[in-house]
Amino acid sequence: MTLILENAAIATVDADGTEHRSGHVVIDGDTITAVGAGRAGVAGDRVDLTGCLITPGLVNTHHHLYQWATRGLAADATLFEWLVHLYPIWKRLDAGITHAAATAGMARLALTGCTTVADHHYVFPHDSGDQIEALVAATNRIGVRAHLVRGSMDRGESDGGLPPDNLVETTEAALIGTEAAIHAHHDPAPGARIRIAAGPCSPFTVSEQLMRQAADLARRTGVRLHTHLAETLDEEEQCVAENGCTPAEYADKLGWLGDDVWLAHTVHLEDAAIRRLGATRTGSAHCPTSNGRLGTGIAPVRGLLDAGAPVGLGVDGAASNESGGLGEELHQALLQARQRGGPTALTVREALWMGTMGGARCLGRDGELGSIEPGKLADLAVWDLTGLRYAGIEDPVAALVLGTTPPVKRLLVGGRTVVEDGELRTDDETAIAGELAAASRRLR
Ligand SMILES: Nc1nc2[nH]c(O)nc2c(=O)[nH]1
Repeated sequence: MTLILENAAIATVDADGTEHRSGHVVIDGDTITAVGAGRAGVAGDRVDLTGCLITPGLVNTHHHLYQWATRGLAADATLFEWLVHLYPIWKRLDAGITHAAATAGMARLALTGCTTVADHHYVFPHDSGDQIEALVAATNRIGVRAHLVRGSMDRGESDGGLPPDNLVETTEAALIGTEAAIHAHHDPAPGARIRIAAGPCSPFTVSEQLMRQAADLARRTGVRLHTHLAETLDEEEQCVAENGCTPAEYADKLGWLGDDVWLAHTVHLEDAAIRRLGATRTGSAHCPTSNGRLGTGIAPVRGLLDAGAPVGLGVDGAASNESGGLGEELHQALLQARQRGGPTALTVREALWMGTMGGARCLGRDGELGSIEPGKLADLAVWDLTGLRYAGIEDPVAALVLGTTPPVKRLLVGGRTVVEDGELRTDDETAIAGELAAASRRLR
């Protein structure tokens, strides 16, 4: 079946930044087969999108979907205080709660223009069931594309870590669990809807041994690597005291910089570290709202982009970004970059690039995702700019980035409609909300 989206403004985010004031995108099956100005000269199912903007679907490079069930807690805390408050609650997590939270979180992401979700799941209480399977089931229910990071923590309080001892796994269990997730769910094929990555949580929750062995495992099995790094000054202080080096130098020493690695946050980086991330093509998942909520600082996005490092956007867990929407991270990224570096620090189109192609690069999918070009997967967001909030704005990309997130007229993942006219089409939003409320009550 050929689907033709037409009469819309299009920001392709291709290498030349090609845009059309009124154009078409042709989709055959799961693939884009044509894009251009004016109407398409082929037959097919035509959708008139007058007044809309088509962009690549947004790519969320960092999330903790289970946290959708623990929003609004430790509202005025630092990261370490917030984690210490939440760990005992997360200790009661099980596969059912993870499924409900992940389904709701992915629904919210889809409704805000996101087609690909990287979820970092690092809490595996004893007897909590198969949480990775629960995340896969939620992904299939909503119909987005997912990079599920099998996270881990093996460094409890008695080893100088932050989490309580009863919340961490042994190093061996963490590695076995990661390898099992890869074997069960990782799809290396082009067009994959589910991939797995290896993700020891953060320097203050993970042993050096697990960091090294997880990197070996990932490289042996051909999956990507992800962790939190350089998020707060507290982390930096602890890292310097324990290892005599900054978190970025520590990651470098452990073999954790490279084009198969993307790091969440990277707020506190010295100039040398920025250059090193650029030279090694290590990705950064920039999470501006969460960084603001936790007051961690403003990431050096301009410097990272100039150094050649891939930078994508992330919502982060909804316990530190209660909105859980990805569209608004374009806006927040722009504001924070300009607060740090002045009015020329980031353009609206660079913000869109980070939310699409930058994210695709972080996940190693830039050959398939992140831009609207023939041969790429038909993962598209159609933004409705016809309402009171946007009508008459000259530049649709500026409307998307500078305004609040517009309604999603249509969201396609591999050519399949996930959202239409601002409503989820793959599942029932009211039922998902009910399941989430029950799961949140049970957890708390
Ligand atoms: N924003 C967050 N930072 C973290 N560090 C860590 O170890 N866990 C987290 C987290 O859940 N969110």
